Amino acid sequence: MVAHPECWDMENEFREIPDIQDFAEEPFGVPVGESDVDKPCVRCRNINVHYGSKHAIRNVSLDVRPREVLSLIGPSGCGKSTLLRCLNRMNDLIPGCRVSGVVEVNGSDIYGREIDVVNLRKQVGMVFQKPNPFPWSIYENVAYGPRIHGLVDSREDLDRAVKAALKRAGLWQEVKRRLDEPGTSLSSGQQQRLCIARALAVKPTILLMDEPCSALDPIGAGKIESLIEELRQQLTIVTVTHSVQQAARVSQRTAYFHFGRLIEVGETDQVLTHPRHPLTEAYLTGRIG
Ligand SMILES: Nc1ncnc2c1ncn2[C@@H]1O[C@H](COP(=O)(O)OP(=O)(O)OP(=O)(O)O)[C@@H](O)[C@H]1O
Repeated sequence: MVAHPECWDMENEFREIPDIQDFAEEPFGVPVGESDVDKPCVRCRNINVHYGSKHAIRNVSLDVRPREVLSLIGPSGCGKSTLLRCLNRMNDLIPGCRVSGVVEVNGSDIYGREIDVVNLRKQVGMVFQKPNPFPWSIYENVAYGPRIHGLVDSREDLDRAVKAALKRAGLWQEVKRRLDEPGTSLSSGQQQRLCIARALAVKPTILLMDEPCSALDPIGAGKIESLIEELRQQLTIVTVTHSVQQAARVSQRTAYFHFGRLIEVGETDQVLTHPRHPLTEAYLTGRIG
């Protein structure tokens, strides 16, 4: 055990920082994220995720407020992406992955028997680290969702839906004269905005973003960050990031994870500048990488 610095003398249980490895297997009492969120649009309770014998998420409870950006941060392998995938059942697609606990989205238990997973993923869209446009035209990438979900009645409706989604993703001006060109002909940053347009085209209420900027250059990343800020006017966004600076720029609240546990969650300013838990402090100061 390491002596606890005086500045942490906030609560008795935090007076000492155990060796980081002690946290790997031992349960310990940490504040969970169910505290002060009134009418959350996502409510997770006691989530556990196993990949075979690997216990990747440990008893996580976390709420997400409507129209906030919530950043999930923490060291590599702490379970950020795994937790994100719980929110639209993308983990269902991974062989050997078992999820237990409750996840409610807009009041519905998404692991309930009657849930239509295709409809759930329409409501809770996802954008991945590496832009992954379909091998089709720019237009067809965006048109696919509204078409398969039956959201449009005519070609004119579809054209309007495609244009609206590309505008919301901040891409319309750049692609309006090249809608028939392959999505893959765009730059990486544009491809990522195309993937965002594809997700937006089916009118989700929640967007999950798994390190959406990490494959992009600073200009492309900056555009995605600005877009996140704009989209928050209408959507809830949960994003995974390795960049504390990005969490500070884009999110209202931040959750810090460690070895599959939620260590603390709160207003981004508070978590990043006055963390309550020594592990969060250790991560932010580079003692855990
Ligand atoms: N498909 C899988 N099969 C087996 N184990 C997995 C799988 N996906 C993730 N894991 C394990 O689960 C744990 C959490 O992984 P996860 O990718 O969620 O963490 P992360 O915090 O998002 O990591 P990173 O920041 O490196 O992307 C890790 O130990 C990882 O090795």
